[in-house]
Amino acid sequence: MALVERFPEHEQVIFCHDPESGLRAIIALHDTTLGPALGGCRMRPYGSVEEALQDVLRLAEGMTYKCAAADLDFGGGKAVILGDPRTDKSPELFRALGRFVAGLGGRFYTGTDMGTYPEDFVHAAKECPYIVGLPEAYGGSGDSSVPTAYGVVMGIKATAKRLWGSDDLSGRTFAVQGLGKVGFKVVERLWDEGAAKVYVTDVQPEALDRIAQRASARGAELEIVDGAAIYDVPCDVFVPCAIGGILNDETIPRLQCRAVVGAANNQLLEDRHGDELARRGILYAPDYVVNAGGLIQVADELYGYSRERVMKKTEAIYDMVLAIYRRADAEGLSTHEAARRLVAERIARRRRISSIFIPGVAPKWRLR
Ligand SMILES: NC(=O)C1=CN([C@@H]2O[C@H](COP(=O)(O)OP(=O)(O)OC[C@H]3O[C@@H](n4cnc5c(N)ncnc54)[C@H](O)[C@@H]3O)[C@@H](O)[C@H]2O)C=CC1
Ligand SMILES: O=C(O)CCC(=O)C(=O)O
Repeated sequence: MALVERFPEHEQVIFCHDPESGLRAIIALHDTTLGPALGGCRMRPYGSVEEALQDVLRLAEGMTYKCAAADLDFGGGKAVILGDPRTDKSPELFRALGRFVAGLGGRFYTGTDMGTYPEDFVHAAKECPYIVGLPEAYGGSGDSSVPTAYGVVMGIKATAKRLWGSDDLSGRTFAVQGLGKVGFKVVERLWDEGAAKVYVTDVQPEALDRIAQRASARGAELEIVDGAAIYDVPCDVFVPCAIGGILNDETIPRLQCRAVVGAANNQLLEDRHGDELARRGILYAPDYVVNAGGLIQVADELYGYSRERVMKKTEAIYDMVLAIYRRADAEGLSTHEAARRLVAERIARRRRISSIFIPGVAPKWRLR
């Protein structure tokens, strides 16, 4: 299929290559109706440029929905760097990325995602003013995974309320996939909420050691399971906090949970997998609704950061998730489809008011 047919809905896609630093990256801007695109930058050892392209296109689209669901004045965009975050990072690589982002003149703001940390973007920020989520010592709001993890737990509590009539998580069991910046914090919060047991998995042994140490320090119930076995664990809620596409034809029939609520972007391999979960009676909290905490934080930086405001807005994820469940029930839709309609309506409403003429904007050709 011709490349251009692969992103019929995206506004702009930029392939970035800097041989000096070794940077190979792709930036995708999906929709800027609500405002400039905002989305993190992922670093992964992609198997091919095709794979990276597929990822960034889906991630950028998800950001459009995430911004709309969180009622933020930003559009959807994302960047991916092709490389191994453990071996291929350098200051020059991130400076080169910063120059490509600067070249977009404010159409795209970026910061951390999977495989990248606030410290990486200190280098990018030397070349570019459109960087968010810098460490606090550099004037940023710091680790955005803190509100992300909080929002995920708000989504889990709303889901518990819907399923069991109470958002008390004590005595409940969870299976968490991925123990990185977000997953680790989610597990800690679940223990704080009284979780009976948390099953975990990660592809990095160090991540498993870290959580095992934390569990023994707290005297908390933890069981480490092997890679793909996480899909087979009987539990109340499955919490994906690693890669996307993990809800698919192979995994859904194996799930033994009542709900899926997690941080990972693009959990559904295809939209139809949202319907499949509904058909099997598994309640799915759309990923871009529950994982908006980090986005809410970095967006807030652009208005003069207030941590209190960020946590308050993130707490509202609870009400948003319940509103989506109500709409799904009322209209006989999957939760995925209910969320999609809600955000499409928000974007359409805003598109209409942006047709109002603003005199301050200079015409392209001088009027006589
Ligand atoms: N950091 C943030 O604030 C936000 C993150 N997200 C999404 O949440 C997910 C996790 O993000 P972070 O925690 O920031 O990433 P991270 O890079 O800090 O952690 C990801 C963890 O998942 C593990 N992992 C990778 N593949 C795996 C697999 N197949 N099975 C089990 N574990 C695996 C990695 O070893 C790592 O420990 C990503 O999908 C990201 O896009 C979404 C919104 C905001
Ligand atoms: O969390 C961030 O730092 C940026 C937001 C983002 O990229 C995301 O929500 O996926």
